[in-house]
Amino acid sequence: MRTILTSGQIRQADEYTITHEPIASVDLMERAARAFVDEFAKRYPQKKLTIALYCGTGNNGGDGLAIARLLYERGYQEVKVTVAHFGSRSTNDFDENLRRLRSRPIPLKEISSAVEVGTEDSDIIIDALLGTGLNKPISGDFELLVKKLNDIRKPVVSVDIPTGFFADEEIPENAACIKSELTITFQQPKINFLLPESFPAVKEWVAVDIGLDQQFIQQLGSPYQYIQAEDVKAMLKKRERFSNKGSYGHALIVAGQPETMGAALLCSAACVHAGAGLTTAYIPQSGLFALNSYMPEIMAIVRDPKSFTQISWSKFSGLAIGPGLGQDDEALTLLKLVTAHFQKPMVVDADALNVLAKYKELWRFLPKGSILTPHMKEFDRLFGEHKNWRQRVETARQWAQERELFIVLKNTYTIIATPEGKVYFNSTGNPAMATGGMGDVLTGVISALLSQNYTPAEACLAGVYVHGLAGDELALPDQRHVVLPHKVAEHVPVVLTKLMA
Ligand SMILES: NC(=O)C1=CN([C@@H]2O[C@H](COP(=O)(O)OP(=O)(O)OC[C@H]3O[C@@H](n4cnc5c(N)ncnc54)[C@H](O)[C@@H]3O)[C@@H](O)[C@H]2O)[C@H](O)CC1
Ligand SMILES: [K+]
Repeated sequence: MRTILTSGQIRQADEYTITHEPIASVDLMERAARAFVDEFAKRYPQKKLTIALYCGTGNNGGDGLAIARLLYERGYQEVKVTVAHFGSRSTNDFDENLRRLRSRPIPLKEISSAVEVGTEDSDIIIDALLGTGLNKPISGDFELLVKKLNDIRKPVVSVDIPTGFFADEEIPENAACIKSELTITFQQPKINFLLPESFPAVKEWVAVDIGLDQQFIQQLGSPYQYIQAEDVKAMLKKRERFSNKGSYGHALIVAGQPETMGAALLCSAACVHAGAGLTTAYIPQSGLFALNSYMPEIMAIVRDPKSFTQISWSKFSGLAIGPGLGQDDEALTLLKLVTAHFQKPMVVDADALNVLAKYKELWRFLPKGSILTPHMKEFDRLFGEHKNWRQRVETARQWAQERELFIVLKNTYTIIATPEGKVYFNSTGNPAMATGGMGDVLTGVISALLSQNYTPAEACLAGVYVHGLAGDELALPDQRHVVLPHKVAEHVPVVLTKLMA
């Protein structure tokens, strides 16, 4: 896991590293600037580029000055620097880097008002005006300068954070900020980079390591974590040589209506592909023909009222309810039936979540450790309207803790809130996956893992990661065209094989 800290915690880690490594703060700044330049040079190898750096007078500006010097040393000779003296006192490391810069033949302009900035004809702009020190929305000269830089419509690469962008707090409405093409951020992504409101300020980000003390970072106990391949690799269990289908559990998928049978098929098929020993779909009679011809590996129980009393619930080791289920009386009956008889953690998705939103008294019957997998609209139906995703993250965190459930809020970086109060952001997945049926596949994958005896935490974390990775591998290079959900389901074994290699 990569721990995600708030700006305040980053500052603490910064200070701890300076004292305990030990390293002079100006040398840490040099290390950060070098990491930035390494990444910049990979992305923009053309040494003839004309580059305009805009620096504030805090440490973000200090980074900018060091970056200008290091770029020049790397052979980027067309670098020029503008320093904005807009009121705040300069930091010592800024002063030291200004002194170092002055000894190089790099054009330097110091301004005290945004009006002094004329037209900008450089190929690329590097934004080092403000970073994590931001404490209120920018106004006055900063706002005017940011507007001017955005209006130039040249690619902007931001140092650490786009100027004016709030890294981890709720972003105030209409707060002005730089719209960056790329943000090269230090050590870890900032929380808001992982939420939709970061667009268009953060079109793309990359985190570069600056060697802050890892032990100290862990000990800060941040609830926010970013899921990496190694985490999932450590969870996955290989099939044993002398195992049989009984070793991998039996999943029951309660899903589908005559008009939405596809959801039941996709979910059940994904469950088969993700390795459940047996998968049974609990569907209406009208879906039987489709099910048997779509995938003969899936078994069925026909969903007539007689069946309600005949199911032997204890033989199932995993269960999902919701995809394409509808929200009529039958759906309510089924949710009541399932929560009354199935005592293990289950996956609650789609229409079952909408039923749950209408009949709040059912909450208390959900087995502890169950997994709710809402998309944004289902989430708001369950928990009320939210103005932004930052609020949703906190709501998910509180509810998951209070109700001892897992909440998987689907998004580009799917958010998983746990009963322990942790919030994980998934690092796989892409816009090509934004299409109907993709959530049904995710539910199938998670239920398959539950039925194979993975813990609910493992099922959520590995399930979202594997599902997203399958989508990443199948997407066309620009990730802007659709990937079909059934193909994602079929690709799950390939991804699992690679992760277990
Ligand atoms: N550990 C790391 O990640 C490292 C980060 N570095 C860089 O340092 C900046 C943070 O620097 P800091 O001096 O704390 O703040 P800023 O440069 O972002 O801001 C300067 C100053 O501006 C004032 N300010 C805040 N909000 C506003 C506003 N709305 N309008 C005007 N002025 C404002 C406030 O007083 C700030 O103190 C981090 O982003 C990295 O780039 C280190 O170089 C290496 C280690
Ligand atoms: K910046």
